[in-house]
Amino acid sequence: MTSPVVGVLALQGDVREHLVALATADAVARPVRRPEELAEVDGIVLPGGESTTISKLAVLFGLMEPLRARVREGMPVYGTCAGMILLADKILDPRSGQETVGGIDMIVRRNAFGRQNESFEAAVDVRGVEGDPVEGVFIRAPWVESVGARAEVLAEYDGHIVAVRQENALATSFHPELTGDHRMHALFVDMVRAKLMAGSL
Ligand SMILES: NC(=O)CC[C@H](N)C(=O)O
Repeated sequence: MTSPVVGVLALQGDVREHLVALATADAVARPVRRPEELAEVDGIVLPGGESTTISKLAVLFGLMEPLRARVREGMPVYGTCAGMILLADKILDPRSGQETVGGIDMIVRRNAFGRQNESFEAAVDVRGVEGDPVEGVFIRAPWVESVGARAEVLAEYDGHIVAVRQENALATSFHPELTGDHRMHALFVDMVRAKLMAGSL
């Protein structure tokens, strides 16, 4: 099967690192800034960065509604850190003007790990990732306060939920794109491939 085309929402944040990680995980990786570019991808990554800024730019660039529509239709989507916040159906303490794409029935707390420690690394066991724990890079990271019945918790750290999947949507508090370990991206590219296969049956 040909490689799936996976976009990275390229409005703000660590876009380049995700493009590299996706290419390593055998996807054709492309930045997405316009609705026409969104229409051409089989799946999309919402990167880390600043979630309020990304949200406002997505509205400004006319991408918010098309993104919501495609996620609702089942397009695979993976959000890291700020991207996780964007996938939450509800943010505990949103800043004014901050909207989300939604897609995962979860409540997210922004900058949750930040108060104790702005940035740190920790080994995280992620369900569905074989072998050693994933090296989790947490940068002013959110955690998930609670999930609904349809969401599956894939990992916890220090008693807090840090990785979640709900059907086509995957989210992590941490940044696998900043490490050389691309198993989370491989897991996501597998989700995209599975979706394409299901669609072509
Ligand atoms: N590294 C990150 O993506 C940080 C997320 C940031 N704290 C936010 O609210 O968007």
